[in-house]
Amino acid sequence: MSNSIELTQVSARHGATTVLHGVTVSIPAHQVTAVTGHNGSGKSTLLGVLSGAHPPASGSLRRSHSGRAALVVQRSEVPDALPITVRQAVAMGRWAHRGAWRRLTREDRLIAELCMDRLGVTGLADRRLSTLSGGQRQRVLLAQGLAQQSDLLVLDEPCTGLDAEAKEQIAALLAEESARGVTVVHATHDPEDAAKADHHITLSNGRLLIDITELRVRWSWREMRSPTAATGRGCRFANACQVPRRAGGPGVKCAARAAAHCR
Ligand SMILES: Nc1ncnc2c1ncn2[C@@H]1O[C@H](COP(=O)(O)OP(=O)(O)OP(=O)(O)O)[C@@H](O)[C@H]1O
Repeated sequence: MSNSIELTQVSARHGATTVLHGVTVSIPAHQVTAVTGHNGSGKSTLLGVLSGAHPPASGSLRRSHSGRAALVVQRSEVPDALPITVRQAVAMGRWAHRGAWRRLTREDRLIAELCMDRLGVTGLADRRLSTLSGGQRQRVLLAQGLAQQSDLLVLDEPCTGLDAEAKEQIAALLAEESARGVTVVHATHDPEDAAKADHHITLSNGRLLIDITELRVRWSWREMRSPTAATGRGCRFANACQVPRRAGGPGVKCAARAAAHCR
């Protein structure tokens, strides 16, 4: 298994605050990687680093993919009042190839139509982006990400606000993309979404807590024994408990103990 991106001891900051601390992780090429962790654990920042949008403050980053990553950000970060139609929004994905506001070719428009079709938003093509529901807009942003035809697709919580059927469709679509040779990384709060990925990493307070690529489980027992109720989020290890049990191998023993910790 080759790696698309290798991070070694990477730290990242927002202003003066360091929010990622010495993260060392390999993102496997042509596979789907899920990034989990509680709110504020650093998922979006890590996605920014992986996509090249957020330069690391220290550490090294090696990429083997070509071209620019397609980064699809959270729904809430898209201006509500952007006065463009769905078709225009998806076609903007082609700017990655043509340049912003440049005239698009027939091929660009065809690719945009195909991406709208894949995300089931063709019927919304002439609607203003600002008039869509949250889930519809989420699909449009995904279509825009696909239209970039990058070999690295980085998605920040792509299933937030989607119903169960739509989540299944997105998971299938991400699997299709990885089968086509695209490296996919997505952040999620949903353990079921994470379990569908080929590779699963979990962040805690800006540090890598768990990496299921090689069935390595990296958490400190001291941290495990700390009172989870104090976080106010239920069990911090909920994701960790599920993945190693499913994955089998060396993680199982740890996972069983983590599961006991959750009960
Ligand atoms: N633009 C910013 N300026 C200052 N601090 C920021 C900024 N963006 C994020 N942070 C801080 O960085 C830390 C990590 O944030 P990040 O958005 O990466 O976490 P996250 O795991 O994606 O969270 P969530 O699940 O809530 O989306 C948090 O403490 C957050 O407050």
